[in-house]
Amino acid sequence: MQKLSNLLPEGFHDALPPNAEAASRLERDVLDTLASHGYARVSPPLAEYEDVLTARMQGAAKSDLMRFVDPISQRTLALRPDITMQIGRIAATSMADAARPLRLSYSGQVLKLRSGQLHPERSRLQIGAELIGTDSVAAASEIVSVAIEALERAGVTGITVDFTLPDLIDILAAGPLPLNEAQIAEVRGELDMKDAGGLAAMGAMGYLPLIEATGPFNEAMKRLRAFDAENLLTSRLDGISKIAASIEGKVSLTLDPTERHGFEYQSWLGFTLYAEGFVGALGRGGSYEIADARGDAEMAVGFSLYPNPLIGAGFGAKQNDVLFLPLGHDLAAAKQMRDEGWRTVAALSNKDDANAMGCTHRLDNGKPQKI
Ligand SMILES: N[C@@H](Cc1c[nH]c[nH+]1)C(=O)O
Repeated sequence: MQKLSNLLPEGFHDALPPNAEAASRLERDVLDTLASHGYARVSPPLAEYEDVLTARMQGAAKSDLMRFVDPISQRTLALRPDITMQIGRIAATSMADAARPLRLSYSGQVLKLRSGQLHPERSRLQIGAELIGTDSVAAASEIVSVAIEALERAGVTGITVDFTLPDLIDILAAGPLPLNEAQIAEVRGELDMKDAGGLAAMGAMGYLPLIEATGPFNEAMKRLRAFDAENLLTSRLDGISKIAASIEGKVSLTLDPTERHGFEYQSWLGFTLYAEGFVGALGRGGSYEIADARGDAEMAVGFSLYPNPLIGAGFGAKQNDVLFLPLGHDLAAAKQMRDEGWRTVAALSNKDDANAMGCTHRLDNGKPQKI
């Protein structure tokens, strides 16, 4: 017989019991929280035309996509790396006439071209909410607090919100600290590594204070305001301070002005969600623009959670009693037990072993008896 390979590609895993069920319980808890705040569920497809997927959001790079040619249309399709981009398309097309602000939620698998060090998974569950039509401080505050509530509802504690300014370097480079395109990329790289020596070596000393303006929110914000002598960033910093004030005391707050997210479409506001006990981020969000058919832009703000690490840590798990139904059991009694919420496992032959099947009880004379 031919030897069959059962290996999955690197970064892909099957969800097995009990994790697969824990994942859907977690997903339901998060989606219920979003629905309770008026976010209506949409469900875009797994793959779509590559150029359509990236067209409406600047910075949604084609190089980050897993692509293939569709034998039917002969066009290049991409597997979605992010559902936010698809929500942008929906908002600009089929829901262009829906009243604004438009609140949408989603949940589904996304596919990353590369796995990260902290996140080896390439296929991940992404659950999120997008508020379309405004990126006001009120809208952003709602999004940040709904994200926190969703994590809390899933049982997460010790949450930290790390604020970032995604377009900061572009603004500085176009103004007081001029850089060309290539230098922008280089400065971003040095800032990512918090490499003061690297910045100095390339003559970008002006950017050095940004490395210092990182850490606990209030102190870092003070340093960032001091750095912004020309008040170029005042409206952004005021906005972020107000959002931070709206959740102060509920979670820990930090500021990392130069932190970059995977997707470069975010504008004045970005945030990353961390929680005690987890190394990588549990979610991210921020403000962004969606281009409509006429090329006008619509503002939006949203967040995405990546709950996979939570599932691995046992969140969403629930220990259920399982009732073994011996051969020839009372069918009506068994149905009655299921109606009451029991899980039953019916014997198919007299060889079936209740213990091996993970059963905790046995149906005996129409009543569950502990095994
Ligand atoms: N989709 C983004 C987060 C986001 C949602 N809305 C705006 N930003 C991400 O996964 O990083």
